[in-house]
Amino acid sequence: MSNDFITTIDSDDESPNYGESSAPRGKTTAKNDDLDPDFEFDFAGGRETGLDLWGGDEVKGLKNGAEPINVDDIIARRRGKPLESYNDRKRKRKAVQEEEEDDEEQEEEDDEANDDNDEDEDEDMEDGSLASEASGSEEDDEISLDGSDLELVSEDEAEAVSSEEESNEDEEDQEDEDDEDEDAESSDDEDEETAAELARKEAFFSKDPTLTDDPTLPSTFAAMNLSRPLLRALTSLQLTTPTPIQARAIPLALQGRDILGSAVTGSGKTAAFMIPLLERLCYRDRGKGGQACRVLILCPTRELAVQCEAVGKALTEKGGLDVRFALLVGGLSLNAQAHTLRTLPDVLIATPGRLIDHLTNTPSFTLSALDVLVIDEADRMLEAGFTDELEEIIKACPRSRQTMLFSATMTDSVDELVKLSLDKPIRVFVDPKRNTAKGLVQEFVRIRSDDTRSPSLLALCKRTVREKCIIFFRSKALAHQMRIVFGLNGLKAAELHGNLTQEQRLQALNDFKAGSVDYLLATDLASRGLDIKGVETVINYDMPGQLAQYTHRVGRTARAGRNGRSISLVGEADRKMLKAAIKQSEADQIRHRIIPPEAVSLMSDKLNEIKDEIQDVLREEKEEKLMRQADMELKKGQNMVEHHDEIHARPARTWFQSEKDKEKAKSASKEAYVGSFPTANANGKDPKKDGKKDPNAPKRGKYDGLSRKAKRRKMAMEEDQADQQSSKSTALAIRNAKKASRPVKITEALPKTKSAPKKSSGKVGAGKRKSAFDDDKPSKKHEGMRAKPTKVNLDKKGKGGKGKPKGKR
Ligand SMILES: Nc1ncnc2c1ncn2[C@@H]1O[C@H](COP(=O)(O)OP(=O)(O)OP(=O)(O)O)[C@@H](O)[C@H]1O
Repeated sequence: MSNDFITTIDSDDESPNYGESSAPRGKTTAKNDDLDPDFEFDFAGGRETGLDLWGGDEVKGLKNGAEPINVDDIIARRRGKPLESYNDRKRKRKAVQEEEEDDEEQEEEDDEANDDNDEDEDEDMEDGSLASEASGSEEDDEISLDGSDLELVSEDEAEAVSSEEESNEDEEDQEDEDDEDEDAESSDDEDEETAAELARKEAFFSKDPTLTDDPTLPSTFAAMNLSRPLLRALTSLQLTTPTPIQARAIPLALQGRDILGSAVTGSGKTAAFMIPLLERLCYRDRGKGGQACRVLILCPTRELAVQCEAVGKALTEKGGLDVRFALLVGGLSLNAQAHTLRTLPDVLIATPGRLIDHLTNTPSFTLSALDVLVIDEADRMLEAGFTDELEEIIKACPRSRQTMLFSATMTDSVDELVKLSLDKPIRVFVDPKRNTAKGLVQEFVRIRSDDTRSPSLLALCKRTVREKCIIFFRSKALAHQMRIVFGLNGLKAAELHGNLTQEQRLQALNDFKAGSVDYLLATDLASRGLDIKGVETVINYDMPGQLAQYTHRVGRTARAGRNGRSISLVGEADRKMLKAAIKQSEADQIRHRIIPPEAVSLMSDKLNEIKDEIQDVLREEKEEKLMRQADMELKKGQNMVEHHDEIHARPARTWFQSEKDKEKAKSASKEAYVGSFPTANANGKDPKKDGKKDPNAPKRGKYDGLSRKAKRRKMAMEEDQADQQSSKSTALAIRNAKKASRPVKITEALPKTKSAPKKSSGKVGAGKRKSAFDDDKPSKKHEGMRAKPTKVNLDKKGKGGKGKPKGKR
């Protein structure tokens, strides 16, 4: 780090509008990449951003009439408060939404009436509204970041956070010295490339003409020679100035070049690929037989796919373009999607699993006419578990397609995918030295014992971070438990993770976005790509297993030129990640926060008081779930009897992997992505050994301290065990399902459900991957997957430097 000082924040009482204090809110735009922080894609039908789409019709269709189990209801019931029915809640939400819309209309009218006001007056009004917003914090003392409340300590002192750690570390590291290089979690070496590697990459990638031939990048969209409808769309969305990644990637994409694009989170990468592909679709063949699925955008999560579709649709609708989209994600009706696919939509936006399901099971659906493939969050797609699916999809695409890969983080793992799928690609890396947004302040809180983690989080949320906050957890169970803790402490929170139905996931996002809850308790499901306006704080309850995850998590705030902050609770086991996070940031972005110990111990007492109640709520919820499950099984059985012939006449769905392969890939992905750190539960204990664990025991990963050889041996043994156990667990799962289908007496003590033995196939990708550039020849496995382009895409435009299509403009 270049600076010698790190700020220490030793008070946690402050205004919730943190990070905005140094400059008036909304005035930071020009400084940060010239983005307009207040810009939003304006969606027809009153949608404010893509996320609003998530309350849409398709999602309603998922409900099956069953109201989701809500822990807030259980808490209200226990406390003797009146219960709100699901429909009441929905009605309420709608009323609030309508009220907001009315207010907005009123504001617009007022604005129009005040058209004569000069700029200064507008600024005053903005500040005024901010002041009233901030007054929500009532008697809070605002702490000024450059004020006397702050103590400046030298970096050495501040890094006392990890001083003792480092002395121990030296000893430990001695043993593992060789392993260090290979450790995927040790990101120290992650971005250091040797001169030879760099030279090989240099030779592989084509030169970026925007850097060499023409150093002057287009400063407006109008200067990009886009077609009129698209310019109209951009203008009506008040998008005039391209972001740096857009200025560089769009002209290249319009030439049909393959692109590997990277820029910090929140810098407009979605529009960087969406604009050129819509432009190219304007010139597609519309003649007889011309209708085809021409563009495929792959996203790692359903939410991201929905958001991406919303951006595409906004541009299409505003420009009056004749482009049809299909959303192919899990959790939505397969039949409805298959039906849409038969109409040959122009753009498919999909998650890999559901796309493969359709490729395998939807008759006549192919990707043979595909012209453009976009892989968003490319490095995430490379995580184990997705890799096989990705290969399968790429195999199904024509070789002559254009391919674009985008992500804010590009690790060397992307090399393989680049070599596999890109042809003479151009690396478009904007500000590659910068990994986090300029407006992001990163705070770190030292957690000495895991017992204080949950109380520290509660203290933070009770005293400092009161709204617009996403909190990331390493596990779904923990996020859920914390939701109960928040509910019992009167904090309004929603949860977002893979244990929820699609409807619940979308509802949680909508509630958070609408401000009806102040906290979104999420797993890494929400860490990638989600663009929620106004998120002020991101809290890491625990540090993630990989640096890229950290970068994406904290990237949910400080987007599009805004300011924001992240607060990470850093325990013993997180020290490597802390060092890596600090190393990739500017010193002036880093703060050391101290939560007053009295506040932590107060919250600790509170947590102890409600410990039993948390368990009671969890038990009640489990009982309710079991009853519903039994009900469902019963209905399923009845359906099987009633519609036996029809059901058996349907062709069985198939998959490109066996169940075993699928399961293996899934657990490998989990292991690699989540990491092998132990995680404390809401009571500060290890969930697997709750109550029995020595609280003073240092937190260690299961492979920590092992030599490379011992680590591999352990992983191999675990794999063997997992294989043996998998048949046992299947039998157990069948038995449990049968048991669950029997009606359960409410008064009867609940049967203890044994969780299926955890499978571990070892840490995939733990070793340093051999760079794809080390090997000059493509691997046999992928031979032929990517050949030289043989045809010019989209009406002979694009590749081969043919430039713009004829008849354009
Ligand atoms: N040219 C532009 N001018 C102003 N704002 C823009 C422009 N392009 C995009 N934005 C806004 O920037 C925000 C972030 O965009 P987007 O979600 O595409 O970022 P991203 O780079 O993909 O982020 P992540 O890496 O987290 O996925 C969006 O709210 C979008 O409306």
